[in-house]
Formats: sequence, structure tokens, C-alpha cells
Amino acid sequence: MTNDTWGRVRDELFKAVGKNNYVTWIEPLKLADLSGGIARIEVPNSFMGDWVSRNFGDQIRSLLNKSGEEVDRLEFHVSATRPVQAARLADPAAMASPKKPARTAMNGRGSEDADLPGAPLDGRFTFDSFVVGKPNELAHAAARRVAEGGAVTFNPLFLYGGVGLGKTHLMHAIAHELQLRQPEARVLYLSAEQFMYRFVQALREKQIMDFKELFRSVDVLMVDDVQFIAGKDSTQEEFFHTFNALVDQHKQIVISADRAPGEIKDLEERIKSRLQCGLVVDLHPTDYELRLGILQTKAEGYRQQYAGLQLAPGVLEFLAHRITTNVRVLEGALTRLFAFASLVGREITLDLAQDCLADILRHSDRRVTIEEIQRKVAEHYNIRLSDMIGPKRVRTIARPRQIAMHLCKHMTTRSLPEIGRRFGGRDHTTIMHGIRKIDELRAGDSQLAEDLELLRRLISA
Ligand SMILES: Nc1ncnc2c1ncn2[C@@H]1O[C@H](COP(=O)(O)OP(=O)(O)OP(=O)(O)O)[C@@H](O)[C@H]1O
Repeated sequence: MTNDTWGRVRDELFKAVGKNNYVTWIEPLKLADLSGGIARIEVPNSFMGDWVSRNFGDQIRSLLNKSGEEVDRLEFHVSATRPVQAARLADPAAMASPKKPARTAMNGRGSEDADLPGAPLDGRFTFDSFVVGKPNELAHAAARRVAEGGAVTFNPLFLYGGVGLGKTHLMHAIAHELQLRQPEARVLYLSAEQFMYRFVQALREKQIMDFKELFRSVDVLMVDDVQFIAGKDSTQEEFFHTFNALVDQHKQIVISADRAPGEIKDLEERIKSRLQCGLVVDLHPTDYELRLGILQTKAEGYRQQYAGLQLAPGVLEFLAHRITTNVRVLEGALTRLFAFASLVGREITLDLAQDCLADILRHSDRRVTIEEIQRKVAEHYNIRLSDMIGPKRVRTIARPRQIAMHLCKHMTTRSLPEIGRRFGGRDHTTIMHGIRKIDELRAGDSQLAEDLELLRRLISA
């Protein structure tokens, strides 16, 4: 195989994969050897090897074969000689002596940390104070796994979800836990905005090498709200290099965003693909049980703080039912309620809650209608809307109908008789039966549970 042949193969790949893909994935490849039907290709890091193998492997092999070589298999090896700059950054001995020692990059490391690039950790955001329920159990388990330290199993851990669902809380909890378990570990938590700010500052002050060295010398890097760097070209570029350097050194990265990597607009494709390479976990909107759990935990704390204050039964259930927006609002409501009750020296009752939280409750009032739910569920299961309220009892229709009943109960404030009337004049006991049936089924049927959650989101979107 001559260099010319490899050159031609690369030219063909350029045409086939387009400029961007070519520059990111193909250009850095080096054909090191071709013998015994195996093409050995050198790549700068293992991530790249995996990606190229999965996405372009077949194309490369077939182009090599077309050019007259007999290639059965491609093997990717991380090249021993790293690019000059990367080697310099990865090897402390070869580093230009940094102005600030690397450990100043870490959170919670005493007074020398005055100018840390990291954000301070909130002492309340620990695993102990995080209430686990169905919607967040996977995110919680993955965060726990990362917090145990040890060998990196997935990189990055990518947490995403809507506003106030606990992403920041989990990231801080990881940092706290790591500091306890491995006090020497260099854990850096910051928002993507702070990352950009530090980067721009380093550029301005001509300290870019310090910046690079600092970020590449951490053991765990956590970047919150990464969607912020979308559309900010040089920050994205720097983030990409930082990310790669850390992954190559098997350092853990944890990222959060308000949506899945593939859905972040104006984020470079190569960054999206890197973000998708580890474990991508969705924090689902809270369900009633989780909201109640969070309220109970918080209320317990307040009971100690406001000793003697009475909390009437049913108040927490009422709040969990009515405030469905996000946990931050839920917490805010409870805080206000306890503060108000303690000021006026009254028991916290439903009436007091309704008075004191009127604005929040009004804002959280669901405007979801029974008709809307019926329509969305019918669309989802591809059945006719008329069948939703009609008499047919075949399972393909009856089950979606029961799901719609279930959602009506939980997403509107309508009573069972009223729901019954809107389902073709059914009796309220039929509605109750339908709701119970779905509750029973979803406990053992994960597909059904997922459908319910998805529909809930579609409906409340
Ligand atoms: N499962 C939970 N248990 C206890 N508290 C929670 C839970 N989920 C969220 N919270 C609390 O809700 C508030 C908002 O959470 P957090 O700041 O982590 O949200 P976020 O997902 O990062 O939101 P944003 O997108 O606004 O950054 C915090 O006070 C947090 O402690």
C-alpha cells in the first residue's frame, strides 16, 4: 500500500462524508500498517477510534478494497506519539511552569482557592437531601455511580431535563460525595457560562496556557447548563479540546443541559456526538408521589426549625397535586407557607395554604382539558377519537381509553363523575376501575409506564 493509495482513499472519503466530518474524523487518521487483511489505523484517542469505526468503518474498508487492497478488518490504535500540544499539557513534567498550581482549580480547598474558576457548592445539595422517585431514579443511580469514584464506566454522564428538576442538585451531590470519599481528587464544578467567562478572560490576559493546564489537570469536571455555549464558536472549540483531553486521560466528566445533546441548537455536531458517547440520562418531570416525598422531607426540616407549628393533614397532598411545575416552585411554596404561618402564629391548614399561595396556585392551575387528553391519547395509539368515548370493548381501544381516564384524573381537577360524563356517559365506578387498572399494570409494564410519562409530557407541553 502506498501513501498515494491512502491519499486517494482519503479523497474519496472527503467526497463521501463532507468537509466537516472529514476534518473532524478522517484527517487525524493515520494508516500505520496493512497486512494479513488487517488495516491498522492510528487515532489520537480511543473515543475517535470508536466513533470512526462505528460510523465510517464500513466506508473505509470498502474504499480500501476498491483501491485494490484486501482488507477484512480495521483496527484502531491510539497513537503513541500525541500531538505536540496535547503531550505538553498531559505531561506535567513537560509543562511550562504554571502561574497558579493546579489544585487551586478545585472547589472547597481552603483559602488559597480565592480565585477558583469553579462555582461554590451549595451545602444543601447532597444525596441525603435528594428524594428519589420513578422520574429521577436512573439519574440518581448514575450520579451515585460517578460519586463512588473508581474506574470511569461512562464518560460523560450527561444529565438533562426541564427547569428545576434537580440537575444542579445531583451535580453538587456528586462533588460533595467525592470530596468526602477522595479528598485528594480534584473536582471542578462550574456552569458553562463560567467556563466561557474564564476562557475569554484567559484570552484577554494572555493566559490561555494556564487556562488549558488548569482545566486539563482536574480529575472530575462538571459543567452545568452546557446549552449555554451553543453558538459561541471559540468557547465550543475550547470546550471540545478540554473534553477530549480529559476523556483521553480517563477523567470523569459530568454535563448537564436543559435538553438532550442532539436537541441543542447551534451546538457543533462533533460536540453533540461526544456528549452522546457516555450515558445520557433524562430527569423526567416529577410525578405526584415524588412531589409528595419532596414536600414531606422539606416539611420535616421546617417542623424542627419552626418548633410548635402545626401542619394539618392533607396540606402536603394538596400542594403535591396542585403545584406540578417544578421542584423549585414547590419548595418555594412550602417555605413561604411555613414562614407565613409562623409570622401569624396559626396552624397550616388548607385554607391558609390557599390564601397564602393564591398566586402560585393560580399560575399552576392546569389548563389541560379532558378533550385534549382524549385527542392526544387517541393520536398516540392511532385510534379514532369517537372510539375513545364510544362503547367498543376490544383491548386495543379499551386500554388507551383507560390511559386517558388515568391522565384525566391526574392532570385535571375534574371529578370522577364529570370525567365519566365526558367518556360517553360512563359511570364514575367505571372510571375508577380504569384508573386502578392502569395503576396496577404500570407497576409491572415498563412500556406502559413510559407511554404514560410521554403522554403526560406531550399533553402538558
Ligand atoms: N429529587 C429532589 N429531591 C430534593 N430536592 C430536589 C429534587 N429535585 C429538585 N430539588 C430541589 O429543587 C430545586 C431546583 O433544583 P436544581 O437547581 O437542581 O434544578 P435544575 O434541574 O438544575 O434546574 P435549572 O434548569 O433551573 O438549572 C433545588 O432546591 C433542589 O434542591
